[in-house]
Amino acid sequence: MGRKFFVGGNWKCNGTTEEVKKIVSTLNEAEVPSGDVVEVVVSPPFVFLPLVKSTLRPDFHVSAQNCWVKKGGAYTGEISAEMLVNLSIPWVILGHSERRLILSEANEFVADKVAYALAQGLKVIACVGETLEQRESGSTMEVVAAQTKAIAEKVSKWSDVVLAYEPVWAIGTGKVATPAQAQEVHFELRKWLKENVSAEVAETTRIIYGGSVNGANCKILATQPDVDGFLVGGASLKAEFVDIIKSAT
Ligand SMILES: O=C(COP(=O)(O)O)NO
Repeated sequence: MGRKFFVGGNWKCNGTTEEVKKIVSTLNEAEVPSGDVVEVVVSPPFVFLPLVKSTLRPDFHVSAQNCWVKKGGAYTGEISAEMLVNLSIPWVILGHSERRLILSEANEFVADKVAYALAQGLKVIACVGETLEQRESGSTMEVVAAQTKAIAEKVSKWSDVVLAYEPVWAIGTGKVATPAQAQEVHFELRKWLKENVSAEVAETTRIIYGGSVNGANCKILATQPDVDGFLVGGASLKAEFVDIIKSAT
């Protein structure tokens, strides 16, 4: 299979300078598998990017949680992809469900953000996922495929993309997807990539799971053949994030 395990930590809108320093210190002291086994990317709020970038261990990497859809300018409050490049921040999370639902980021808008970020040389964690209503109505794959299609049509460099399946009903709820639920969607996503992009992209693209992952449930999820890692929210702010990193096989 050969896909390097990927563990992302999405800190969301959390932290103070002291709390961030404590998290970084815990991560810097952790004994974890080598960078040949697992790729670790932590994503603090924008205001802490320079602090984390300058103090985090060199085998871990830093991501922004979003960036603007085009070159910077008169877009009050936005952060441009160019600014992230200028700060040597290599990764950006795009299309998180909290931005899709709270800030009404549509599939095409997310896809345009992915295109622009890749064009600036950033690597992208692109998020997809269905709501509880969509799952209960049986439209999970229809929704996730549409989100993925919009992104796929704009991807110029698949080797710089990690796809994150994050069922909205599992985010922040403690209701983690079962291994079978995660594997089913990841399998279908990889099948979609094979049928609509290429066999090579399907085989090499990491598809990671997010939604109430913690130190206890990560191991069984990590054994699923099409689960290539995690995008962790709440637990990434705690010492158990190290246990999740260790679940890399
Ligand atoms: O949104 C998430 C997952 O959050 P939780 O782990 O807190 O469910 N990742 O981006």
